[in-house]
Amino acid sequence: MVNIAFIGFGGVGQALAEILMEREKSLSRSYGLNTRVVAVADMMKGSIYDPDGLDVKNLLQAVRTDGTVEGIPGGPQAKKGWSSTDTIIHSNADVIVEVTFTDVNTGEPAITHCRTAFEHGKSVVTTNKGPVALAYKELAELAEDQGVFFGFEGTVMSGTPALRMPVETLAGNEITEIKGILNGTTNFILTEMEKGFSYEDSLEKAQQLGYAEADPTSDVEGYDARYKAAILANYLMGESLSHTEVECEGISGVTVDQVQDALREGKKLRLLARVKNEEGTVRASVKPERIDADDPLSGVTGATNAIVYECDLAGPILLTGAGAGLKETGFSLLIDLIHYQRERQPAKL
Ligand SMILES: NC(=O)C1=CN([C@@H]2O[C@H](COP(=O)(O)OP(=O)(O)OC[C@H]3O[C@@H](n4cnc5c(N)ncnc54)[C@H](OP(=O)(O)O)[C@@H]3O)[C@@H](O)[C@H]2O)C=CC1
Ligand SMILES: N[C@@H](CC=O)C(=O)O
Repeated sequence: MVNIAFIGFGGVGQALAEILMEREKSLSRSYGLNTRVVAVADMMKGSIYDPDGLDVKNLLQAVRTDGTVEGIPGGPQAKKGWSSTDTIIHSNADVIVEVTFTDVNTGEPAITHCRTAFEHGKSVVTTNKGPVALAYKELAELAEDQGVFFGFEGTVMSGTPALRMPVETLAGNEITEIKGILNGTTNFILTEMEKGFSYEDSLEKAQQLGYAEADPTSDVEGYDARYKAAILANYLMGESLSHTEVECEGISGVTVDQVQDALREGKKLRLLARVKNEEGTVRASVKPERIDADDPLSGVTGATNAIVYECDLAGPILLTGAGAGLKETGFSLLIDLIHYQRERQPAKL
C-alpha cells in the first residue's frame, strides 16, 4: 500500500484524487499500485490527516461543496489543522504530492516542501515548476542520497511525456537543440485571437478552463515557459542554466491586429521557447515569433503544446499533446506514481 499526502488541493490535486478513485481496481491489477490518501493540507481548504486513510469521494465532495476538507468525518486517530510541514514530517505518507502554486520568484514554499520530505525519507511527485527549475540539482541529489523517488513529469507539458520520453527512448542521442510551444495558456490565447476574440476575453477563458497559473502574469509574460526552458536544459542537456539566463518576452503586448497580420501572410504568431547547446554552452530564449505555415509547430492550437528535439542520430523528433489541463496534469502525477511503484517493485525478468 502506498500512503499519499496532498500538499495543495486545487484543480490538479483534485484531478489526481479523482483518477486514483476511479481507477483503483485497474491500477492495482495492472501495476500493483494500491494507494491510500492519508492527508490533505491546503492553505484555504484546510487540512485533515487520518493514518488509516480518508474517503476520497467524501474529500472531493467536501472541497467542492463546502470549500474545506475539515468537515469530513475521520477515524479515531484523525487530526485536523496540521500545517503542510506537520503533514510532511509527521504523517505516515510514503509519497508527498506537491501541488501548491508555482512561485516564479523563489520557488517557495514548494522547494522547502520537497527538501523536508526527502530529509524525512519521503518521496515526492510534483507538477510544481519552482523546485525543478530553481533547485533541481540539490533536490535530485538529496532524493538519491535518501533513497527516495522524485517525479516531476508534469512540470513540462503536463501529461505529455516531454521529460521521460527523451530520457528513456532517445537515450544514446545528443540533443543539440529543443524548440517548442511550452505554455498552454498563451497558445490558447493566441489561437482565440486568431478567431478575433480579444486578449482579455481569451485570458479569462483560459483561466476558467484551469490552464492558467494562480497568477496568470507567469503565463502571459513568458515566465512559466522560461522555467520550463530551464528545466529542459538542466534535465535533458545536463547543463546548468538558471531561469534568469533565459531571454524572456511574453505576449501581453501582442494585439489582435498583429496576430491577424501574421495569418494574412500565411504565418502564425506563437510563443516559442528555444534551448540550444553550443559545445557545452546552453542558451535559451522565450519570445513570440512568426512561424511559417509549413513549420510543424504552426498547426498547434489551443492549450496543446509541442516540442521538437534535434537529435544527432535520430534527427528531429516532434512530440505534441496537452500542455495544460486538470485531468492531463493529474495523469502526469499518476505516471510518476506508477514509476515510483515500478522502482519499489521492479518487474521480474
Ligand atoms: N493547471 C495546469 O494545467 C497545470 C498546473 N501545473 C502546476 O501544478 C500546480 C498546481 O496547479 P493547480 O492545481 O492548477 O493550481 P491551483 O491554484 O488550483 O491549486 C494550488 C493549491 O495549492 C494551495 N496552496 C498554495 N500554497 C500552499 C501552501 N503553502 N500549503 C498548502 N497549500 C497551498 C492553494 O490553496 P488555496 O487556493 O486554497 O489558497 C490551492 O488550493 C502549480 O504549481 C502549477 O504550476 C503544472 C502543469 C499544468
Ligand atoms: N499555466 C501553465 C500550466 C502548465 O504548466 C500553462 O498554461 O501551460
